[in-house]
Amino acid sequence: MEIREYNIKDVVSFQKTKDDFGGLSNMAGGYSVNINDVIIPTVEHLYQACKFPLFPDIQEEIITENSPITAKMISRKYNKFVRQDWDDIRIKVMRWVLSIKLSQNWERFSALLLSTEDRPIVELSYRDKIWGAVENGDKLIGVNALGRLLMELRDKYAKHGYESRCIDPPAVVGLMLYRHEIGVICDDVHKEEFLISKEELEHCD
Ligand SMILES: Nc1nc(O)c(N)c(N[C@@H]2O[C@H](COP(=O)(O)O)[C@@H](O)[C@H]2O)n1
Repeated sequence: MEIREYNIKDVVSFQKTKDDFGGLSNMAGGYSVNINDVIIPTVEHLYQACKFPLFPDIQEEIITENSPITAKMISRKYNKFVRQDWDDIRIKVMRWVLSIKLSQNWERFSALLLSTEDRPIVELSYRDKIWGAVENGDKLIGVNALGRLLMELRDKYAKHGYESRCIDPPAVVGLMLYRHEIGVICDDVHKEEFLISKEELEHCD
């Protein structure tokens, strides 16, 4: 993804979770998710845990930590155990993580995304020019990968009221939580329906 430049006055930016648009941050509380019956406090915890598919103990240390920023620091501590292909797959994983956040917190998160109207969404950062963008005079400069993925969600789903209740896993090998592969993730009602139709399909073979 290439670097972009935004005019500060045009954008919706967020940095701290207490900001007006702080709910857009992966660290925002109140948007917990459920993956294979494991309740995960924020999608930052989920994203960080995905770095360690072969290390359930590290995943547990991350997921059971209350603070998302500390969860991220725990992940840093285990840098040498991060899956080797992480840099190649992290955008796909982040897109999936955000889709899960929207699917499982539809009312609140779609309303927040829609409240940004058609403005560029930018994660304001002091130094991270990949996930966010950095202030430079009246501009914000960076790849702003997180903001761009949020705009994608807003424009593809929230704007059309397209509430997706089952989310496919990203196309990456070995996405695991606590030794179990992460497959399609549905909310409780749709999980039943999904499992029944999957079973029916299997019997057709
Ligand atoms: N703590 C923090 N400070 C910043 O300045 C940031 N831009 C972020 N960004 C978030 O960190 C997550 C990515 O973590 P990795 O560096 O890939 O481990 C992601 O949620 C960003 O939004 N965090």
